[in-house]
Amino acid sequence: SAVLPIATVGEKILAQHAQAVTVFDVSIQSLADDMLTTMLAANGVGIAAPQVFSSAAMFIMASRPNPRYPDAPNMRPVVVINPRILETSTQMELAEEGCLSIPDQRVKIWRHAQIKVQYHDLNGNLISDILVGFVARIFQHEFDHIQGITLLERSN
Ligand SMILES: O=C(NO)N[C@@H](Cc1ccccc1)C(=O)O
Ligand SMILES: [Zn+2]
Repeated sequence: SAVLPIATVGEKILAQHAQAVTVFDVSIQSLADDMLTTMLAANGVGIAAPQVFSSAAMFIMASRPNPRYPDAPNMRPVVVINPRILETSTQMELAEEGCLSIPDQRVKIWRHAQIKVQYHDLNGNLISDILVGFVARIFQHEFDHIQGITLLERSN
């Protein structure tokens, strides 16, 4: 697996809508592997394909305590393909977020406290889940990237 270059804000790929994944083959598996390696090298807790110059509707959520987020909950990395947000709570939470494409910045962002999501896993299986707290926040942040939205368009 490789550490890939990360697009920084201003790169047009970050403003594009990513394309749905239709073939669950070795190329998507190796992209997911490289995204995880790239995210870990940057002490990230999530990363979306457009950030590594691939306009695919795919991201990784991998919260764990690290120097950038010492209080982050521990979870096994999850590969999310063709994400959908089916339901959102009215309750919102405000917290600071960073973005690997906007180095050395933290922005306070309102996010839904709880979301019902649906996505495909690397084998093409359809997964439904309900997310809360920091993991729900990461999902919403990465989902924005798939729509070509970054923190700068959301900051209050
Ligand atoms: O830039 C990304 N992902 O796109 N990575 C962010 C993910 C993130 C999302 C929400 C709250 C905190 C952190 C990071 O700092 O690891
Ligand atoms: Zn980001």
